[in-house]
Amino acid sequence: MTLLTPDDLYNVSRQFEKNNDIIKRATGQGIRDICESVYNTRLGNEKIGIIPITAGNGIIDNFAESLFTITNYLKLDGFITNHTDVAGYYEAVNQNADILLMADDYVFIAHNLRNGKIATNHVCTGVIYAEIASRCKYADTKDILVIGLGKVGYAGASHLIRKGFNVYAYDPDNEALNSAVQELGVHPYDIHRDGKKFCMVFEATPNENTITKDMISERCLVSTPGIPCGLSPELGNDYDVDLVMEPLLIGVASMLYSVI
Ligand SMILES: NC(=O)C1=CN([C@@H]2O[C@H](COP(=O)(O)OP(=O)(O)OC[C@H]3O[C@@H](n4cnc5c(N)ncnc54)[C@H](O)[C@@H]3O)[C@@H](O)[C@H]2O)C=CC1
Ligand SMILES: NCCC[C@@H](N)C(=O)NCCCC[C@H](N)C(=O)O
Repeated sequence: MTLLTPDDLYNVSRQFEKNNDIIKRATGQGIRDICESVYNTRLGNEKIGIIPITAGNGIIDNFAESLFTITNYLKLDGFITNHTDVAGYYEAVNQNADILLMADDYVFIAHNLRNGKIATNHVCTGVIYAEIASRCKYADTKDILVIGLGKVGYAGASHLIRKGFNVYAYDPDNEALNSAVQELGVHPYDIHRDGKKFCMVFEATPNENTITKDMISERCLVSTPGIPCGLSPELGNDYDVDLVMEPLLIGVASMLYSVI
């Protein structure tokens, strides 16, 4: 389980704003509009209780504060509980929170106490980053490349299949790839055989340099939550790639819209 570090969250609001500008340039819409159209929901001024959790590796510096940042950006009524864990849960409910945000080392959830909806960060991150990749305004095809079919990548590939995209996917884990082929109907992508280049790429791996020059066309859109980034700065510059990559808040925005 790859955990966030405080360094990942350095200046996270600036990272979010910068990526939102890139998303607008590459797709024509900002993250709010895209979340609204994916989930067909609109945010009001819901009260968001952010509960620090000490389980496992414990509290990550700036994690709760970063979540507070996104609630402000989305004009929601966010607060971080003074207490952690169960005491924090009790405090949030007593403060009339509508939605709770909390994460241990394995699962990060948004739970709407009013309508019962619950969502995980893995699925919501996969859906929103795949959606962003699929909205590349320069694309004249429905072909899209998915790199990495783990918890995030599989969710994103599933979303793209539901939207009718031709999903080509690669993962060195044969079990993960075969599951996606059999369950979702993705096309297994073999870089050495296919020679196909893509203008839309969704990458969800914890490794660098997973995207090579043989995979992408000029002016492509690479949308990746992966940490570290799978696209090297050199390749990104050489191919004039629009890169959407941010450590937390795009996925959290997706979580919040998904439970309204
Ligand atoms: N930015 C954000 O908001 C979020 C970022 N993440 C990050 O997204 C990444 C993926 O997360 P998970 O899906 O939970 O991880 P996971 O471990 O469940 O899946 C990763 C998948 O990538 C595959 N992979 C590794 N190297 C590859 C390569 N060279 N080419 C193709 N596939 C390769 C693995 O075989 C595995 O199936 C992690 O770096 C995680 O930290 C996760 C959630 C939110
Ligand atoms: N990018 C979103 C996915 C984050 C996930 N890879 C992670 O680090 N999860 C651990 C979060 C632990 C939070 C901690 N319990 C706290 O409450 O501060």
